[in-house]
Amino acid sequence: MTTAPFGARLDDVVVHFGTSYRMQQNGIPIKDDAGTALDGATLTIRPGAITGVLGRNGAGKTTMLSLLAAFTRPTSGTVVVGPEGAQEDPWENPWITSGTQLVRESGDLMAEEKVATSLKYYADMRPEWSAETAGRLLDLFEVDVRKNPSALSRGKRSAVGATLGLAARAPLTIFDEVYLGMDAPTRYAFYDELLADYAEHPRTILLSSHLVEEVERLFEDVVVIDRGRVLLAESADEMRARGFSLTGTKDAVERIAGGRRVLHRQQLGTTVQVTLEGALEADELTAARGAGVEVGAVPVQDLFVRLTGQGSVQS
Ligand SMILES: Nc1ncnc2c1ncn2[C@@H]1O[C@H](COP(=O)(O)OP(=O)(O)OP(=O)(O)O)[C@@H](O)[C@H]1O
Repeated sequence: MTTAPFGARLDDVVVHFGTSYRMQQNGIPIKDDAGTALDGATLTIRPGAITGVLGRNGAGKTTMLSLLAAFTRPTSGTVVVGPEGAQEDPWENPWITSGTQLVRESGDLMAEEKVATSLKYYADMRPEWSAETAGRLLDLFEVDVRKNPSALSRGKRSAVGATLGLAARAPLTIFDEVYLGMDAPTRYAFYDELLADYAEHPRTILLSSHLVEEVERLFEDVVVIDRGRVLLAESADEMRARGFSLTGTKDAVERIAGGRRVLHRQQLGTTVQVTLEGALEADELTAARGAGVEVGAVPVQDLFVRLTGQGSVQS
């Protein structure tokens, strides 16, 4: 990679899509506030890391990712993208946009052209394009590039998107729910390819997904967006340290859990597993070991559900 990985920064960003109207059952439209996609979002994206972008439906993920790729402009606030020390507003900024590859579920292919033609367009546009990677991944995903996108299945279109995202080797690569339609073997092949290519060609990768359990192993950093605001932005390790799990007999687990908030609980026979908020003190850890209670890491999925669930307390 000849260009340094891009980072990004959003400061107090608001995106309004104007007033929207919703039809009530009685046929009378009412004003809806659903037109605000981002509502004061502030965030730093670390260059040269893989960042997971999580959030519930309608949280504002796609809007945020579109801002970084200059597909959308903020209503207010500032967005800058670029290598460290040289970040600029990406809007109508060819230097920044030529280094930013956004891949959306649709695959962003030309509808009336063969897939091969769309790929040629990206190859010409992306200075770091790897024809070898593109060819290999298209073979791996068994995509017939002589077809128009409409003749491909949804999963194959997503696979083309994944291919162009990786082959572009852009200093900022954004995958917005690109897995949709892919079957499990294809998704796992994509994750493996992403990690291997990232290890060889470090760059900044943003990945939004609802399949938190599947993708959490890829993330170094995590951003959680909730109702248009940034709920948390930290390393994946910091997020995992927000909780822990205990597995053992009911009495011992409950004793060690104390009054901590339970994120998740399951019981199998006499064995109980609970996921709890917070961390154990050294003496509690010793007590847990002494009582035969296993202390484990907490799945990011459980933390995510807890943080963004209905009635959750925003920190
Ligand atoms: N072009 C648009 N016009 C009007 N409202 C929009 C537009 N794009 C997004 N919104 C609204 O902005 C909010 C955030 O949408 P966005 O697509 O960014 O969420 P998301 O987190 O990507 O959701 P999902 O996980 O469901 O894809 C939603 O309420 C959505 O309806």
